[in-house]
Amino acid sequence: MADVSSNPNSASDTLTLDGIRDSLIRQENSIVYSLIERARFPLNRQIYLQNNASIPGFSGSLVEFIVRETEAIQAKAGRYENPEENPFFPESLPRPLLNPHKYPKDLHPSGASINMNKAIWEFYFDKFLPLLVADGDDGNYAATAASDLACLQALSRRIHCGKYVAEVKFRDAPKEYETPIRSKERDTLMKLLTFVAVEEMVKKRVEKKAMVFGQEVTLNNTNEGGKHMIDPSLASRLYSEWVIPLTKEVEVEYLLRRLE
Ligand SMILES: O=C(O)C(=O)C[C@]1(C(=O)O)C=C[C@@H](O)C=C1
Repeated sequence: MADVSSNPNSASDTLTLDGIRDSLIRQENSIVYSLIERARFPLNRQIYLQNNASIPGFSGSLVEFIVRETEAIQAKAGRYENPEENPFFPESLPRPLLNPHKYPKDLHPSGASINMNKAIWEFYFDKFLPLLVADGDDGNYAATAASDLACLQALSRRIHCGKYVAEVKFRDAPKEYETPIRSKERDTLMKLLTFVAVEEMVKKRVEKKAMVFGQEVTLNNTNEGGKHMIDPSLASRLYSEWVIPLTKEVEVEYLLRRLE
């Protein structure tokens, strides 16, 4: 299982709860950095409007165009052969052109195909983005859309790690999980997999990371003005309202399929 250990962001480095939690902690860095990059630009509303870009042969927004086209290129290079990666537009992706890397098969096949990206897309654009960036238009449309894609991919990877968390929780206590899985008791499963103290630590750490990574660094001050590139409390809110609940939803969905 450890043959992807050269990738420090990989959830499947070691299939233990501590190992996966370490991966989730490292992924917080990618998420916070991607938010800081997105916050360099104003909202640039134009890129989210349907057919505003008038791209010949394409119907949709500019952001959708960038995401679809980038995913198609990355699919050719094998990105979605990795079970930790989930495309936003899985329909009609091209096949990989390179020899596939042999990723470890740690996930149960029914659970491996869970894709929560529609919900991620909706909360990110409809709820979260207007809180992250100021309204306005600076014309940097392609760069803005590319930075949205970086945020989406980092969030998606983290949230879908819920599959690995669920797999180790099941392997650690199969007897405890079996009855609620067979009787499809979502609430019981949700209770079993929830660790409130861990969630609190995650939220606090993400807030601190946003504070530290988003400081203005100069040679002769210590950020006394307390100015940050993103609002640290918003990073914590992102986790508490969307990232953690969706990760848990992935875990429940995965467990429900675990005995198929
Ligand atoms: O660490 C776990 O046990 C997880 O399931 C991950 C996570 C999270 O999303 O951060 C989700 C549910 C738990 O209550 C705690 C944390």
